[in-house]
Amino acid sequence: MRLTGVGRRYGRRRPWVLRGIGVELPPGALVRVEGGNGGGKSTLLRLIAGIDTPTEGRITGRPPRTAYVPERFPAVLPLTAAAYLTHLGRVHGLTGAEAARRAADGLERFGAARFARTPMADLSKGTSQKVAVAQALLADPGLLVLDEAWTGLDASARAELDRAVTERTAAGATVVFVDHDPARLSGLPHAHYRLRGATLEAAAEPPAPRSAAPLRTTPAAVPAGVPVVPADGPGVPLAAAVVPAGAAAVRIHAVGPPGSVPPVGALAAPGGGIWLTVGAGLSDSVLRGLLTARPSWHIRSVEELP
Ligand SMILES: Nc1ncnc2c1ncn2[C@@H]1O[C@H](COP(=O)(O)OP(=O)(O)OP(=O)(O)O)[C@@H](O)[C@H]1O
Repeated sequence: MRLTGVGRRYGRRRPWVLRGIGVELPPGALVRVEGGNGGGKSTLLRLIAGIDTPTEGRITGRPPRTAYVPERFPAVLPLTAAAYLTHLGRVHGLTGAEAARRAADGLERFGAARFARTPMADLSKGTSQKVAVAQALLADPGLLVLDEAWTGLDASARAELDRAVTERTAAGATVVFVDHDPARLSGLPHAHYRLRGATLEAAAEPPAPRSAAPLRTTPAAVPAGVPVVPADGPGVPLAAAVVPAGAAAVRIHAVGPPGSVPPVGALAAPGGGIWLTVGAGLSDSVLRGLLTARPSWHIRSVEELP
């Protein structure tokens, strides 16, 4: 999935909340978005999820099954939690029996089984958030967008949502999230972006010490391996690379042409350019991708990581 020149403003005379956003969100990628209060994080996530449309620019390649969890889930529906989830399962194309089974499993998974017959409008904020998360996972989404989705969940439901994110990325889904806790999912390999002045930039600093090399990963966190794909547009040499568990890795320091879009998974390098950490077996094709992009990237260094 790709965002190209995406901008959003809420009215012709209103300021641009987002402008010139270009980013590639490949299958299997976990992407964190940060920014100041009112910086446009929710706006960006709604655009990515497809529940809002850009004022300018375009979004292409969105996976057909998209799920979105907002921070506050509107629970004013005349249905019980189980009936609501079953209904949504049917909307996603599941049979009635399968939808009911998945609804029950989802409520169980997030510790809300005892509220299956409770009307949605009577649920506490925490329980309705559990229903929101269960609905997002009902139909194995190829794109999962989580806007502070952990807020209001108890510790075990938060941990379950972390596990669900790992499962979805391992299955090849793209997961994009915002969370106020800088340690959220920091143990998983992820791309990290920051909204600054309506534009999106690769974040210079990882959100927590454990993610200092965010594309290296613990065995449990390893997605099958996101392929490195060559550019199909100017200035986008690669989509992403993930280092398989235990594999030797190489860190490439590269500087892109003006206006180029950093590959997902790249970190801003101190002093300019990007750092891209890839499995040693992929480094040749990654370097080829950078060097053959038009205009090409400048390679400053290639370093084997211990
Ligand atoms: N539907 C809307 N209509 C008009 N303005 C909006 C709308 N949604 C957001 N905005 C404005 O867009 C700007 C960005 O809001 P947004 O909620 O996307 O930021 P955010 O980074 O998610 O904020 P926060 O950190 O407070 O959650 C704000 O100035 C907000 O007032």
